[in-house]
Amino acid sequence: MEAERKNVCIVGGGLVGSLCACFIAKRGYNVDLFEMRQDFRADATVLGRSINLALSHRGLEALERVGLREKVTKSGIPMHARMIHSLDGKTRPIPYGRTGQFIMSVDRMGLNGVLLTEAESQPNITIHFGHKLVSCDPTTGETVFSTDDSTVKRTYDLIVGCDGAFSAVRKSMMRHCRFDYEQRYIEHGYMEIAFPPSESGGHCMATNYLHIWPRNQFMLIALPNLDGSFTGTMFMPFELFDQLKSPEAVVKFYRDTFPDALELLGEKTVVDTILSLKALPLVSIRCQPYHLNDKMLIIGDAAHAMVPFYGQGMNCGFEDCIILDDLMQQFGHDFGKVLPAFTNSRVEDAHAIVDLALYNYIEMRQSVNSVTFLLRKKLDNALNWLLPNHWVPLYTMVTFSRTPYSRAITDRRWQDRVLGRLLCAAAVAASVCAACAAHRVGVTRALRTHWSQMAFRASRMIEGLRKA
Ligand SMILES: Cc1cc2nc3c(=O)[nH]c(=O)nc-3n(C[C@H](O)[C@H](O)[C@H](O)COP(=O)(O)OP(=O)(O)OC[C@H]3O[C@@H](n4cnc5c(N)ncnc54)[C@H](O)[C@@H]3O)c2cc1C
Ligand SMILES: COc1ccc2c(c1)CN(c1nc(C(=O)N(C)c3cc(Cl)c(F)cc3C(=O)O)c(Cl)s1)C2
Repeated sequence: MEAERKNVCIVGGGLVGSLCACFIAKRGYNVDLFEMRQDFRADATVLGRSINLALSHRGLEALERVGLREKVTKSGIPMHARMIHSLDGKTRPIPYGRTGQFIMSVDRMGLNGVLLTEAESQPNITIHFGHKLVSCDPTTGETVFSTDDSTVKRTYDLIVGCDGAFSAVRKSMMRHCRFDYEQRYIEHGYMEIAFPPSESGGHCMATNYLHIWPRNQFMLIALPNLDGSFTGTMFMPFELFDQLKSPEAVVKFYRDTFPDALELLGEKTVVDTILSLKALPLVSIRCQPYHLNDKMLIIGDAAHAMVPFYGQGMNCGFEDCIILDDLMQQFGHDFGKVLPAFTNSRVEDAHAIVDLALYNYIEMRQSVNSVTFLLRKKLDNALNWLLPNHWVPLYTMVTFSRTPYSRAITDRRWQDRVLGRLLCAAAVAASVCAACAAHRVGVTRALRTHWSQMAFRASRMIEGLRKA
């Protein structure tokens, strides 16, 4: 059957669904894109609330394929480095790589709007806002959508679930096959907080940076917006959010933990934000298969929702679209081949990045503060400078390449082994030197104790670094 005769249903007009519609339509299929929310593109309140995300290589490559890379990047802000904010108010930049290697801060609703408008402009795409999928049948391709005042039933040759972490399409798949599914809510919640522009209307902090306040149990990050503001995101245990119940408690917490951010935000913003908003949950989802028969597929967060501690959820979902497109190129209209091939080629890598993001959350919570975060990144960058083709930091493979996520992790495990041996050797050498120095110069007992303490501390610090 020719493409023109095949009808494809895409459930979810979020970031991945609206991009997927552009890919599928370019192949000639008739696309119906269903979104349960109303069209927010004209809604000033939605557009006014700037929530941003980090767009990197995988996502940029997908946008390139549908001719949207320039349109999206011209309304984004490049971030060339992280800016680490220490408790003493000092800031230190850590570049993402060589010059020219940067990630983009983009507005979430602005990006979604661009993708929906591009999809809408295609003659073979129809967008149905206010339509919520209530059921679908992976054998017949039948779908049932509910609107405010009616029910819409349609049958399709292919149903693509891009309906996010709590996907209705995935739920229907679970009832029709041996479906492996696990989800995990982490103990941290997140809350956005707006850094206003400075009096002059510019950015209140250095513009082209991803600002981070790493505090082990808590973390604040901030990405720049075009209007001179920053959107901050606080990550803290729910039990801590629950303790911040009075203006005094809120101000004290910020003064103790993020003093420089408090100056920029102002006490009123911090108090109003934390006392009026509710911290939101973060969930991690691993499941398989991603397809059923030749009728149904899930991509994006519907397939692999992840905690945001690698900035890869959207980038991974956008890369799903590239992989699906390549398989349609390879197998043509034979969805009976395309869909199983998608599961076979994507599950391992999607699970890898879901696990990596979770691991990074745990690592950052346990051992990352300004010092270790700084040292590990500088060590990574130094070894990359020394051995550019052999030592590619994990975040570089993840963020600045399309290296399969699973391969990036096996490479990292090798790096950890090498680094571990290097650092242990350095610790032993440091201790031996200290002992020899103490012995050779015949220093008094007090100094000898001091040296051995120094040696012990050096080895402990190096051990801590190895773990970081
Ligand atoms: C705090 C935070 C920070 C993040 N930062 C980054 C980052 O820096 N970089 C990055 O790459 N990713 C980031 N992410 C992840 C990113 O937001 C998600 O991976 C991405 O939004 C997934 O897109 P999606 O289209 O698959 O799902 P969603 O964005 O959830 O969209 C799903 C759409 O489906 C619709 N829908 C749901 N159910 C139905 C139904 N039954 N019928 C019809 N429509 C339905 C919803 O209304 C929605 O529009 C972050 C996430 C969080 C929480
Ligand atoms: C809008 O809300 C959010 C929330 C979290 C993130 C983002 C946007 C964007 N994020 C990115 N993370 C990386 C990364 O690889 N790592 C290891 C990092 C992980 C953390 Cl948690 C961090 F704070 C810095 C880095 C870093 O290296 O800069 C990028 Cl590269 S971009 C995380």
